Amino acid sequence: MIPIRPRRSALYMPGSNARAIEKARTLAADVVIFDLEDAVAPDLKTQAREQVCAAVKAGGYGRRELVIRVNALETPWGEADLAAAVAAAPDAILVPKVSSAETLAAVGLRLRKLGAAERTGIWAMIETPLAILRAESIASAAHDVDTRLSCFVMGTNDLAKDTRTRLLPGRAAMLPWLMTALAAARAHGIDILDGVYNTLSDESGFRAECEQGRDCGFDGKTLIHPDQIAAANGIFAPSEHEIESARTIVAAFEQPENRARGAISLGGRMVERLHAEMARRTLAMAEAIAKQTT
Ligand SMILES: CC(C)(COP(=O)(O)OP(=O)(O)OC[C@H]1O[C@@H](n2cnc3c(N)ncnc32)[C@H](O)[C@@H]1OP(=O)(O)O)[C@@H](O)C(=O)NCCC(=O)NCCSC(=O)C[C@H](O)C(=O)O
Ligand SMILES: [Mg+2]
Repeated sequence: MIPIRPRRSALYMPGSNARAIEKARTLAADVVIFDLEDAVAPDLKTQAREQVCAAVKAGGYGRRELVIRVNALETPWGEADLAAAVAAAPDAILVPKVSSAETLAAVGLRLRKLGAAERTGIWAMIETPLAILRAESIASAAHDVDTRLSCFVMGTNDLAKDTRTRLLPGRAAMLPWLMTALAAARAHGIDILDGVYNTLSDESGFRAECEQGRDCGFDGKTLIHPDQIAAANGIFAPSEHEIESARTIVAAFEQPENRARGAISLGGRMVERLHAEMARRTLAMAEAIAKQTT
């Protein structure tokens, strides 16, 4: 089984915001995304790069996964961002506005030339119309070891901008694209995180969107404010009921009379071996979450 890493909550922060960078050392987010791209004004790009890379090198973020979002290679800052990020050796470098597998191949080549640490993976923002149309081909880059691709991140703000789709409750227009990207990620064995929810004051709307993302199959949600962390952590974690039910399913298939059976009847439901496999994943995720202490 692929090792399980909880990615329920991935908090963005502008790389130019020293207070946010410091505060993230104590926040309960599973992933911290230091942004050098859209949240940083052009005049502050260099300062933000230095500040972020110094923070990642200094550490102190405990179990949190550290991700640096660089500017695209074709921008004036892309090359320097990538070189500095590689030197800081975060858990992953997040590449924005990926629209083809070739972009990831080019980034992979740069990483090799720069002597990137093995531990540093590549995550791809899926946020352009072309990325949706080519989602399967982009996700298939995960099989090329040089690309190091391990996670998709939905960029619903850019997607809304480029398509002129409105971000409305329920996301009816966005759902086919979310699910296309999700199917592509799953087909090639990588994780995928849902987009951000912009209305900080609307807690119930945020919770509803987290629940929708969870039910669609996302591993977690990208966030813009510390106040969003607790809800995302709760909603994307297996519930007590799911854990109990998973234990029951696993135990049932371990009974001698069921060992050779493909399907059994349990609590009025048909349960197959694929459900036992899902149950074992639920238990492994619950255990990984329980192990997190900081
Ligand atoms: C949205 C914000 C600008 C709001 O900032 P502010 O008004 O300062 O918030 P508060 O006063 O409520 O802050 C309270 C304390 O929390 C800290 N804080 C705030 N936000 C963060 C954060 N993201 N990470 C860490 N800490 C944070 C403040 O410093 C306060 O601390 P203290 O002084 O101790 O009280 C702001 O929240 C913000 O900048 N959010 C992130 C914006 C961002 O990174 N955007 C880029 C990614 S979104 C995106 O583009 C996705 C994708 O590409 C797409 O296309 O969709
Ligand atoms: Mg974006």
